[in-house]
This record gives sequence, C-alpha cells and structure tokens, in this order.
Amino acid sequence: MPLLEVDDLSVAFASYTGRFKLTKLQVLQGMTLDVNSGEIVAVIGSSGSGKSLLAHAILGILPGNASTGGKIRFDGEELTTRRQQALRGKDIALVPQSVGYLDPLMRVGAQVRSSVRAGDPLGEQRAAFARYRLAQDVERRYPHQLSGGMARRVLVSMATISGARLLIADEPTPGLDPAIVQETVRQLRELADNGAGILLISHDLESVLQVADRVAVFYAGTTVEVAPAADFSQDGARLRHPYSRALWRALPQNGFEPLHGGQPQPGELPAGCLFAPRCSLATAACGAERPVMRELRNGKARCIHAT
Ligand SMILES: Nc1ncnc2c1ncn2[C@@H]1O[C@H](COP(=O)(O)OP(=O)(O)OP(=O)(O)O)[C@@H](O)[C@H]1O
Ligand code: NI
Repeated sequence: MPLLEVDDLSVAFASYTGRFKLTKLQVLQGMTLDVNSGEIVAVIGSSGSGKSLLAHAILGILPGNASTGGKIRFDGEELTTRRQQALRGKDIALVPQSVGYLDPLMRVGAQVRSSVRAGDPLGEQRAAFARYRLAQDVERRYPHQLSGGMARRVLVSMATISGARLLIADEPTPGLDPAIVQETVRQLRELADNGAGILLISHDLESVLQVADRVAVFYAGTTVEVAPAADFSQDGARLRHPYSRALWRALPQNGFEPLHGGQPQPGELPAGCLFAPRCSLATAACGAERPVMRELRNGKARCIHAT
C-alpha cells in the first residue's frame, strides 16, 4: 500500500467577478500520483502547472476560497481535514517554496527545535545547522535577520529533522550554492533510504533525475505522466506522453529541441487533451475529450496515442 495516494484530485477557487457574481476557477483537475515509503517521487512541471497547490492540498493549507474534489489517502486512510491537522508538521512535513512560512516572531533555533519529535532537540538542531553551514549564533536570530539563502537552509533543516514519514519539498534549493544543494539532495536520499516517502517538487528535470525513483509530470493542472526516472534516457522513446518527451528533448544534452507555445491558463483550457494544441501527434480525437489516465508499462499516461 502506498504511503500517499492522490486520486483524481481537483481544486477550484471561488472569486467575485463583478459585484455579486461568484465564479469558480478550476485550477487543478485529474491530479493522480502515489508515493511509497522509501521512495523519492519528483513532481516536474513549468510555472503554474499546479505543483505547489498539490502540496498545499495534501497538507490542508489551501486558502479558504478553495474547494477540492477527488481523494487523498495517507497510510491507506482518507486524509480528512482533521487528520491533516493532526499529521501536519509531524508525520507530514513541508519544505515550503517561500521563506515567508517561518514565524516572524520566533527565534529560528526555537522553530527548528519545535519540529524535533525524537531525541534531544538542541543537539538535533545544532547538528542540522552544522550540516547546512549555519553558524551557531544564527539560532538566536529572528527570520528577518536572515538572508534569503540562510532562511532556506533553516527551512530545510527544520523539515529534514522532523522525522516525518512523508516529506514534501517544494523547490527546496533555488539560489543555494551547489555544495548546499548537493547536501540537501544527499539528505533527501538518505531520508528515503531510511524509509520516508519524499515528494520532491521542481521545475528542473535534470537535477531531480539524479535522485528520484519516479517522476510525475504536470501540465496545466493535470498529471500527464508518471514514469520510472530511468525512462528519461537516450532519445526519450520509453516515455509515454509527448509532453514528457518534449521536456526531455529540450535539455541541452538531448538536442535543445524547443517546444513552441505556452501552457494554457486556468479558465482558458481547451476542451479535449490539454496538451493537444502544442502536440505534434494531435489528431481530431484529441480535441474531443479529456484523455483518461492509463496504466502503461510500469507507469501511466494521459494520452490516447501513448503505448
Ligand atoms: N489563491 C489562488 N487563487 C486563484 N488561483 C490560484 C491561487 N493560487 C494559485 N492559483 C493558480 O493555480 C495555478 C497553479 O499554481 P501553483 O502555485 O500550484 O503553480 P506551481 O506549479 O507551483 O508554479 P511555480 O513553479 O511558479 O511555483 C496557477 O495558474 C495559479 O495562478
Ligand atoms: Ni510553486
């Protein structure tokens, strides 16, 4: 049984357009993925594809005007609002994309220590600070007294010593120097090898392939493919979805083949396959209806042409 199962998750936001007209903007639909204990699943997609919203939906921290559909299960049991509250910061931890998640009124050492569940909090915090090259006096500072890079390292320290069974890292390393990036990635791998499940969110396919076991590819708020990381190799022929292949072939070492056009915005989504307007394989049938997710060769894809 997977540690985390996201099954056909959808998210919509309600907003007022005009004075009294309440409209619903569908931003995620058909999000499907799972994470097993001991495994790193990378979530890849361009800006606005729904990566952070997926993380927030799992943690139960979506804004108040959001409504959700589909199912999220943790340990085989549905993640209700009450369970999300009980597990958040304990069994399920987040390295948030924004450093604004730190409590501005609390010294950072105390914040990191409060996430330690087993062992000596001070010892654990100091070991984590040493690992991420944060000087000891940093523990007495408030978040506004940290540089952006230091704040990110504090967030990574906090999540990695939480002892969480599921760790969701939302772009954990942008702007950090290569040694710290390597340390973070190495530690995520170690946490997974010790039994945690990791959801590693990134828009950098190349860097996540170094550590991920599987990759989920997002496009315009939908999961288009879930594939073993090893399928991203050679000319990408083992990949199932044309968008995954396009991402792979756009990398410099794979020919730098550009993909023209842009991802559609929520509220302006095409009727059929969301990728059809940019897809070289698209046929009339692709525009007719949204393709379902199909199990294919140890992975899955949402494309009627995939084999
Ligand atoms: N509170 C909100 N109200 C309305 N739309 C929102 C809200 N939050 C996010 N969205 C929209 O939902 C979509 C997905 O956003 P999300 O933040 O999940 O993208 P992302 O993949 O994490 O992007 P990035 O790589 O830039 O972090 C975007 O189109 C975004 O504009
Ligand atoms: Ni994001």
